[in-house]
Amino acid sequence: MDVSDDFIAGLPKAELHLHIEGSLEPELMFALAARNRVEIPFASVEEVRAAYAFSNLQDFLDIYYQGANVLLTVQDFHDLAAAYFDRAAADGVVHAEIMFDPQTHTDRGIAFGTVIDGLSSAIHEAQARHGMTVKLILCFLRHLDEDAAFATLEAATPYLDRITAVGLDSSELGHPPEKFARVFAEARRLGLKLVAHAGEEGPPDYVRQALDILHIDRLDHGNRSLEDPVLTARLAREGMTLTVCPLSNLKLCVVDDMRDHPIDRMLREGLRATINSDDPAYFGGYIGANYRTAVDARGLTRADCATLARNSFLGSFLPDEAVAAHLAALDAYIAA
Ligand SMILES: Nc1ncnc2[nH]cnc12
Ligand SMILES: [Zn+2]
Repeated sequence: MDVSDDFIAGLPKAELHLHIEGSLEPELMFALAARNRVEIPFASVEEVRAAYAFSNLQDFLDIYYQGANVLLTVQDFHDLAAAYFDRAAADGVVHAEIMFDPQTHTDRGIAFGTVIDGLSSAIHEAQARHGMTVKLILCFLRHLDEDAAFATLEAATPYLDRITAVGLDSSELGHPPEKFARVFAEARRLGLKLVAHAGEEGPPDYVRQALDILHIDRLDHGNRSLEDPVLTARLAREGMTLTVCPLSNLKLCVVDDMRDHPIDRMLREGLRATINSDDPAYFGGYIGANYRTAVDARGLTRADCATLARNSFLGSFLPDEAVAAHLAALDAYIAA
């Protein structure tokens, strides 16, 4: 049976790898620039989109951090997140665990509370409007030092009841997980879950460090783990969830062609892989488009899509009862 767009959109799924700053569409960037009287180096939405041609992660990050300059107020962060939740709901997302980069904002003089209050009000709205549940992941920027990460964790202290996990993102090469060993240990002591980007551009050894030194609960990307059969077998054996992002991988040249994407190989190797959108405004599509491209390029079946959706709930930080309820709804959808 073919895998239609309607089947993909109706498939109940969780999104586990989404940077909220990466959901800033050019139209909203322009609207916020005008509202806040912030200069941006683009004359039109078309010019912004034309600038989204990247040859690696750093190329993208330079433009992504610049885009975030238009975000100033509680309302801005609310509007950003509300737009994402509406799009995610239309793509069948019933639960989202979204990342935010506080240092991108606090380093510009925006208070931590401004960021999290705006996100929180959009989260409450998404729960009411879409019945969606949402968890927040605070990411440390790995190109900055560990002291800066500690200062960010300190700034987050009054808001820890709203934060589920910490993560590690930004420029991977040259910034191995071990650089953040102490701050991850402290986050664990505070009761937070731990995730980290590893094996996107970095070597398998960075994935090993994320496992053995950071003690992560979930691995973001992880593509380059496949270069090491021992590591791959270990990830499968330990049931580690990988948050894979096909359109991101193409746009950032982690794969040269979508036809070379390893998503089906990951499933065959027994990895608990999931499909996610990473930075959808920059990479050409939300989670539904990521499923679509994986299906088209790699011939995934409806059963594969169901496995990926199942993995998204199993890899979430939801309590067991909520996971069981989502899996039952997924089974009912597949059986219908
Ligand atoms: N794909 C990615 N890798 C690392 N840091 C990021 N920040 C936003 N998107 C990212
Ligand atoms: Zn990411």
